[in-house]
Amino acid sequence: MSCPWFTDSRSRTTLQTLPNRSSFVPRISKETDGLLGVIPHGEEREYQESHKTNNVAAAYEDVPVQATGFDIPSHVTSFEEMGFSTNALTDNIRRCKYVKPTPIQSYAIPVAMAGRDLMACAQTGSGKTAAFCFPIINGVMDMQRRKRIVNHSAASGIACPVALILAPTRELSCQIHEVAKKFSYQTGVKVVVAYGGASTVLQLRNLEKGVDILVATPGRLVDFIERGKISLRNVKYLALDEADRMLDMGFERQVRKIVQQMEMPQPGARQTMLFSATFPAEIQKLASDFLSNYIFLAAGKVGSSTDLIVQRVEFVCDVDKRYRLMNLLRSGMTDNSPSKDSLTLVFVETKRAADALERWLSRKGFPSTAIHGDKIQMERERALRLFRSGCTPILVATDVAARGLDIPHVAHVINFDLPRAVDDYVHRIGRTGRAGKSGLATAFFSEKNAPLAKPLVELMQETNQEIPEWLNKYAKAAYTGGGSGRSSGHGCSKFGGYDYRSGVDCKNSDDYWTQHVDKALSPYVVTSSSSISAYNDRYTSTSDPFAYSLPYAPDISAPTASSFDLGPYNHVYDGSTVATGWE
Ligand SMILES: Nc1ncnc2c1ncn2[C@@H]1O[C@H](COP(=O)(O)OP(=O)(O)OP(=O)(O)O)[C@@H](O)[C@H]1O
Repeated sequence: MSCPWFTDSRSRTTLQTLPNRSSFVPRISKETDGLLGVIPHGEEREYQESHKTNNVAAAYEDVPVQATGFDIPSHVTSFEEMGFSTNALTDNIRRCKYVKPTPIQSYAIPVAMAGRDLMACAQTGSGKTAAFCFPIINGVMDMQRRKRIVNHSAASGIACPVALILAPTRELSCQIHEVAKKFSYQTGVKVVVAYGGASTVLQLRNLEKGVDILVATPGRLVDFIERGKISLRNVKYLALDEADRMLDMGFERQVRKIVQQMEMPQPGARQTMLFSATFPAEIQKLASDFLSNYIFLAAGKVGSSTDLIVQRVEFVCDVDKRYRLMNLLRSGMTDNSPSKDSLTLVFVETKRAADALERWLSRKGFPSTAIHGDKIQMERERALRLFRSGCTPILVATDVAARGLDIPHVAHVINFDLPRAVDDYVHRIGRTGRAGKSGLATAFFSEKNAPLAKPLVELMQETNQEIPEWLNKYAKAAYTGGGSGRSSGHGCSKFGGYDYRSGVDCKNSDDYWTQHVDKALSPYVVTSSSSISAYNDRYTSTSDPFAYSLPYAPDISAPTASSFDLGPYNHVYDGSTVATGWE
């Protein structure tokens, strides 16, 4: 068996300092080992690499994490503490050069290893894939050791995976499949992928050889189940990547069918993990149907972009966009030609616009390719391959490339056309600024984007971006017609980075306790669900009947208010940890 670790001659490195935001253009170091860099305009100063080795976790060190739910397992700060049951997985983590877990991995993996259901939000590029893959692979290995796995029925020829990972796009499924295969190297765990647009014969042949972990897009999976090729009756682990997308209007029916009507064990009999960078409250409500006594995790300002990405918004009329784009691309070039190590992703609204812009750019001498839903799968894969390798360093894309794709060296994301929902903007710009690297995102804003101004300004404020005065004016005019909002088709839900159960409509209010940070209430406030009366004798109430100020809460294990403000915290109620995190 050949080793699946690819060797990338271009080292992955992290920049330590983000230069002044106002003067960014993406540039590439001329060093041959090609560091992806963002260098101040007009100042050809090289930025020092923070480490030659992987330093991803350090980039997220000050990211606050909140955990809510009942009896939350403690987080850990190293992979060694995660309690994986064999060395094979730990060896693979080392081979990947993952030195330290990122915040979402520190919190989510112990929760999943404890067998708990999980809804997890963390910023784009912060390592969510590993956060669900590691516990699943470990669990499958455990089952194999205890000979509890029958992943394939020889008699019926039906593949029966024990883990199912669902993703919204074909390319993302393929990427998760590749990553999961690397993590499973020499573990005996078989990972298979099933997605639309590619040969069913080949995919079925792979399934026949046996499958423990199936990565799939919903459409192809339903097809295989209905043809009697796959059964979900043995599924013990279910993970939805980009879970909010999987449960929005485009996919919800299909996903419900898979999870609730196709033999899959019920919540509680299986373990369910939902991950995304954005999680609007209304989608959380839908998702809770799939979960049992789950823990909600929020790493960073969820629903927000990461502050590794510098965001710029320019007012550009539709007729001027092409020429403005050309200037931007030129300014990012080295020696008048685009760099292979500094890729640019350009988002447009429609498939036709993607083709037209690609042709125009190519005619103007910019090596480009395009990806969208009307291309056949082979063309889509080819476009991604050419882009990834730097052969065509410009990719024009529709939203099909907005979520999940992890392409090293994407230095610049340009929203040639802005999306209608700010959540989609968050995912699009998240194709840069990944794994601790810095990145740049430029958006062309025109009159028709007025409905997006307010959520866009709020988002930019969250990460201290420079906001042009004209954009503030649009935001203040608070034009809300035309359906802007956080996520497609779901209106303007605020933030999505808190556990929706903390609201008064909490489903399990009788047995639920949660907390959230409210910086406006000094110094720190623990808020309960509607079952607050149960706790009245334990905490001193402030003027708000549902708010309890920390220094007066004697059995919360924060030593003092001031150290609590800055350090890790752990709330215990009646011997159980009810909330834990880092603030
Ligand atoms: N602990 C770690 N140490 C070093 N690199 C890591 C670590 N965890 C993940 N990475 C790398 O970070 C990159 C981003 O990870 P991943 O694709 O899982 O992000 P994500 O949170 O799923 O992003 P998105 O929201 O866009 O889907 C990948 O290249 C991955 O290999």
